[in-house]
Amino acid sequence: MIKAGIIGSTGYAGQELVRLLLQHKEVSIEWYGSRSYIDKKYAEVYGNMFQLVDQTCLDDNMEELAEKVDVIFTATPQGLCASLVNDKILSKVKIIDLSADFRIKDVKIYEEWYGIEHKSPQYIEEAVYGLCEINREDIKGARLIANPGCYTTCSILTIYPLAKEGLIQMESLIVDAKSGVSGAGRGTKVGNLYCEVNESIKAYGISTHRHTPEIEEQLSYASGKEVIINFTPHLVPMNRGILATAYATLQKKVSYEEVKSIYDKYYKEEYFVRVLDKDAMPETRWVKGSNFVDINFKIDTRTNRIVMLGALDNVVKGAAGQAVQNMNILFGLPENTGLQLVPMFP
Ligand SMILES: NC(=O)C1=CN([C@@H]2O[C@H](COP(=O)(O)OP(=O)(O)OC[C@H]3O[C@@H](n4cnc5c(N)ncnc54)[C@H](OP(=O)(O)O)[C@@H]3O)[C@@H](O)[C@H]2O)C=CC1
Ligand SMILES: CC(=O)N[C@@H](CCC(=O)OP(=O)(O)O)C(=O)O
Repeated sequence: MIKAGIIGSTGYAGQELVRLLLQHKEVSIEWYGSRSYIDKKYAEVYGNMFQLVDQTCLDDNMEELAEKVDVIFTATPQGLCASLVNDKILSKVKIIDLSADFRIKDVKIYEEWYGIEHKSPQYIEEAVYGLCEINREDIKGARLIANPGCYTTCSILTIYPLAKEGLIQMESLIVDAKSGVSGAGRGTKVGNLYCEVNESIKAYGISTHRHTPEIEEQLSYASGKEVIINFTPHLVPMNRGILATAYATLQKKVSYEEVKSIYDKYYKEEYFVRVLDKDAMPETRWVKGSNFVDINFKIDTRTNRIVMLGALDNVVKGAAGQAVQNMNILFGLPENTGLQLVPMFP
């Protein structure tokens, strides 16, 4: 059995990790970490865990935890993992960080976009960006995984094949994405209260959202060019889900079949990426509760542009599901172990 500890188990991403790991036949959760609920029964924090989880929440002590478990998930705010990790810990245990601390290779860019000082830049280089479908081989031997963000996983997987194959003009790329409110976490914020969100939709973080450099960096690796994008996230009144719509000018005239064959080249063998049939467009409701990313595209011959769409569940493939997928790769398990989740509807 793989022994797992979760720092930040009481947040939305942490709760989803608990839900997934409880159903994972190779894992036992040894540590339910928390800051605000220490000594409280986990099932009192999350009623869905009643009679399923008997443990109480524990103080987050990464050094102590590293002695007890094989893998630590950090589902905590930006900066926390970087402030805790050290050589001793990394020599004993695998770390899968769901925050952005180790996602961006240039520490100056991280500090600029996140507005905080990076507390352990010495580990940025060795951390592997855990976008499983793209970086599988590097993930296998890693000690520290930077689990990608929710908007970023959706945007990058949607665009990646066409960026890699040089089919689109990268300087023309625009990503417009919508997220459910769970993406903002469980902490109370006025902007996320029911009356503020219900019956409304708004853009936020326009041209300043912290996921912009993460998407740019990964698409730069893919295309071999420095990519700069317009990225506009939106908040929509639903619990879960991200829909990313990306627009780009085509390098040349292409047919539906040519583009489809490129997506198939990258994703036909990928269990979690579903390239939909012609004219069936991704919808958040068809991936909810699952680790799937649904992708499709439409060529607009009138404008010589292509519209690429992707949908995923932000707390599953956008966070906890991808973290478990990374764990499976790290421990040599089939990637979909514990993740064969049928999407829930309605
Ligand atoms: N929600 C989402 O869809 C996604 C989230 N993520 C990332 O996952 C991480 C967690 O996000 P999310 O679950 O939404 O956030 P939440 O606000 O819901 O949860 C935060 C968690 O971190 C704990 N925590 C907060 N501050 C500290 C601290 N100083 N020391 C120890 N623990 C602390 C909280 O503990 P307590 O409850 O006890 O106060 C809670 O368990 C973030 O980095 C986020 O960017 C990534 C992709 C998607
Ligand atoms: C709706 C909402 O607020 N979403 C969050 C992104 C989700 C998240 O937690 O960010 P990471 O994926 O980088 O970890 C935001 O815009 O900051």
